[in-house]
Amino acid sequence: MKQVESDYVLSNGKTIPSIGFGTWQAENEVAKEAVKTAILSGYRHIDTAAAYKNEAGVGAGIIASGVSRDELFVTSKLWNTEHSYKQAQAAIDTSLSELQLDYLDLYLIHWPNPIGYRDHWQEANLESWRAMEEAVLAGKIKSIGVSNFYPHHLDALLPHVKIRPVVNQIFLNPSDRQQAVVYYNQQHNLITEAYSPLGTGKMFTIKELQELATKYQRSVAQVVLRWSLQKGYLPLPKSVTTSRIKENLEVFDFELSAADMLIIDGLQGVAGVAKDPDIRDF
Ligand SMILES: NC(=O)C1=CN([C@@H]2O[C@H](COP(=O)(O)OP(=O)(O)OC[C@H]3O[C@@H](n4cnc5c(N)ncnc54)[C@H](OP(=O)(O)O)[C@@H]3O)[C@@H](O)[C@H]2O)C=CC1
Ligand SMILES: O=C1CO[C@H](CO)[C@@H](O)[C@@H]1O
Repeated sequence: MKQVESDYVLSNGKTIPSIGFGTWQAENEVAKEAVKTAILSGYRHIDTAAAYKNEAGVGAGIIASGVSRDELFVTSKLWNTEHSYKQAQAAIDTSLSELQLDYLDLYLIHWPNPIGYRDHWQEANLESWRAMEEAVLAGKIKSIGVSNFYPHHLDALLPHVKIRPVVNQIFLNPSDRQQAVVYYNQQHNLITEAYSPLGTGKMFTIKELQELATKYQRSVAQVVLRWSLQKGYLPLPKSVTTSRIKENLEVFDFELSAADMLIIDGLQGVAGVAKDPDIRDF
């Protein structure tokens, strides 16, 4: 069967490829090679962040791939030290400059409530959002969204926005299914992007997943990514290893049964859980 990566449709009508290539913990030179390999392997969606300190490498990898900009979907994120209006404006320009891009497809507030803003995070997010909305109107960003937001963070933001968020990117794999956030996202037309879809590498020794991998003649990574897609999530697997980069995209030509999806649903806690954004110490 032919491998076809499908797109999801965002609430603003734009499309987003249903798997994104993660780049955390890849330094510039490594990120450049990995991103180039990923794009040449068929990925069209790249996820980075100012905090990863590799936007320059990611941008160089995009250029090295030779694939035209309009075929790609590139995301970056506003880091915790840059909340509020003026800082966010500058952070957007810095990300564009590091990436050597004229525009970002998606820009996210990385965390809703970082240290330094704890007594006024609602206002800080609204100010950052205003800068992000202006960047959309200026053509610097196509779509905007959030990451690590719980429902109460979105409740404080949504009534005040002119341009609605289109995604919420959260820690999401069988180990922590984040059902309250996923349900909220669905109710508010937010695509749920699943970060650490492989548990940052911790999913591979789980017996049930190994058994399913054998059953489907696939790798554990492919089984877990397939679970994520069948849930309607948008997984962001990261790898700097050519064979794994390719393997992680080869998930569009098989399907897990409903019974096997339930087995994976039952793996709660096997590989860590999400960090609470209101108490995480940064
Ligand atoms: N918004 C946020 O707060 C966050 C966003 N993210 C985003 O999500 C992305 C993915 O999450 P991340 O935590 O990096 O980790 P993942 O869950 O994607 O796991 C990556 C790890 O698994 C290994 N791996 C990848 N594919 C395979 C495979 N097929 N077989 C065996 N091992 C494999 C990688 O090794 P190797 O690279 O050596 O091949 C790496 O060690 C990030 O890179 C980032 O873009 C992540 C964390 C937080
Ligand atoms: O995306 C992420 C990975 O890197 C960051 C810090 O190093 C994390 O805090 C963040 O959530």
